[in-house]
Amino acid sequence: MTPVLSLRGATKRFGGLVAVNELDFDVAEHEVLGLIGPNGSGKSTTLNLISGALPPTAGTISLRGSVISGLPAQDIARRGVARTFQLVRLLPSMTVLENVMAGAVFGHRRRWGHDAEAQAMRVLDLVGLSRRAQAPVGSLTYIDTKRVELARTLAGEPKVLLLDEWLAGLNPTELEEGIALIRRLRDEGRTIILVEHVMDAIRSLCDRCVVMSSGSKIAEGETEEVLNDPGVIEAYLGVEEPAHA
Ligand SMILES: Nc1ncnc2c1ncn2[C@@H]1O[C@H](COP(=O)(O)OP(=O)(O)OP(=O)(O)O)[C@@H](O)[C@H]1O
Repeated sequence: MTPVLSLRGATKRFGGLVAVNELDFDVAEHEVLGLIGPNGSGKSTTLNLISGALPPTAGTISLRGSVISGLPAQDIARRGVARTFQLVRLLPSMTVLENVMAGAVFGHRRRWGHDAEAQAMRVLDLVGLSRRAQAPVGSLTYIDTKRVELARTLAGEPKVLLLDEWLAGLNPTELEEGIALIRRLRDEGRTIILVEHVMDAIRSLCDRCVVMSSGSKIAEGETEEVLNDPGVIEAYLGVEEPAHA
């Protein structure tokens, strides 16, 4: 079966720095793929290549067999790739509902008027925020702004959802809620790439992982196997402060 998303030789250079180096991987339909690696290993840049925020220097990225690399970001979004950002990006002067409706209007499946509103209410219900629909975004707690951003991406009915450290900055209780929410999306059969440093989340949510280090893929496979790989452990430990320093 054709993968939903394929990267072949995807490369991004910033001057002399190779941030992403000839990266190959596939994401199957209904799969939750973890994209992990130490800080600076190229994960966010990879999401930027997939979403079209940055053009690759070399290589191709395909969505259901059609090449999307090189297309403008809005065209890639329209074809069904949606993402959240490390720093939440919402329209602060608008309500929760209006922000999420914007996702329905500009997403993969364009909806207008009542249809967009009904879709926005459906996804707000899914993320547990329907009671705050009329609240100004500026009045929300941090986790609720994250829920709004997630709802906005879901409102466009993406084929592939890219979550860039969506769980970062949550307290332990919020983290449990956040993991449960992503699990609900997984159980609905969504196709997700999860960039995440929270290993409990990776363990409990991801079928498979791709591990990056210094821009290159150093491991790929079933999550537990990959996390026990000595090369992966070394890549992570290599950037940590020595315990007895
Ligand atoms: N726009 C840019 N211009 C120049 N260098 C960049 C740019 N974006 C990223 N880089 C560099 O590319 C490398 C990979 O960065 P990237 O943000 O993709 O890593 P990451 O794995 O997402 O890190 P983190 O886990 O800290 O978010 C880093 O060395 C970074 O400094």
